[in-house]
Amino acid sequence: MDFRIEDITPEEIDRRLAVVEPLTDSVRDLVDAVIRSQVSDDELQAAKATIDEVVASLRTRQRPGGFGTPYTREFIGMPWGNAAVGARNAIAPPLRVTRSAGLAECDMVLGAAYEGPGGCVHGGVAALMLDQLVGEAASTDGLPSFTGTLTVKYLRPTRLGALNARAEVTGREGRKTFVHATLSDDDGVTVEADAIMISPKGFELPTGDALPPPANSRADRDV
Ligand SMILES: CCCCCCCCCCCC(=O)SCCNC(=O)CCNC(=O)[C@H](O)C(C)(C)COP(=O)(O)OP(=O)(O)OC[C@H]1O[C@@H](n2cnc3c(N)ncnc32)[C@H](O)[C@@H]1OP(=O)(O)O
Repeated sequence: MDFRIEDITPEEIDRRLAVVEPLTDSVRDLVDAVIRSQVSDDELQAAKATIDEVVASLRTRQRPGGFGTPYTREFIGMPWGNAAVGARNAIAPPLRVTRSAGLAECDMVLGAAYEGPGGCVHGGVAALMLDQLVGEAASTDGLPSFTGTLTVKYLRPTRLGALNARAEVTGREGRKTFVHATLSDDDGVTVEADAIMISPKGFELPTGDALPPPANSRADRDV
């Protein structure tokens, strides 16, 4: 796995995010517009030409490979290409995760780009979001962990629209952290998941002890 330090200040992170987050939102809007547009074929082709021009201008300077997760020296992570929460990634669902001890949560509105069965959220998208949430809940004390096993149970279809996702640590055993997560709409839970998260060797927490939280208050960004 790649690891790199990018030694910038929190203010510089904010400045960069203020540029890229609106861009990413515009690209999400573009995706939604393409899916739902009912304009003529000529207009669709004109749109393609315009989009191709924008892509060409962005490609004049590109980094090789993925974005990775650079960290500042204060261990603020910048996972801006991340498939679930990347600030530069319009494919990622629009998640803004809040975290507190052993808990991660977010409200979101999912539109046409996240559809599986007609009018409903794709099961893979639900699993993606819950995977992210269990990872964030397991990491709130600063202990990094990978998803070892994620068991997802789809209780009923999840309609597109306003949703809530929530994950809570239920126990720890050596390097394993057990997390329960739910995806809910206004009528209650639609999907639930249980995860066994595994911390890399050398990162064990002594029983009953906890590492200090990451040295920042940007809990929704340091993935
Ligand atoms: C501030 C930062 C914010 C950070 C916020 C971060 C949010 C990230 C959210 C995204 C999370 C992801 O998608 S992560 C990406 C998807 N996951 C992966 O790619 C993981 C791929 N797998 C691996 O790298 C590895 O298999 C590991 C690390 C999971 C385990 O390898 P290992 O460390 O060698 O494990 P090992 O010594 O054999 O076993 C240790 C203990 O774990 C158990 N164990 C081992 N593998 C598994 C498993 N898959 N499922 C269940 N349990 C397992 C063993 O039985 C054992 O239990 P016992 O005998 O001790 O009882």
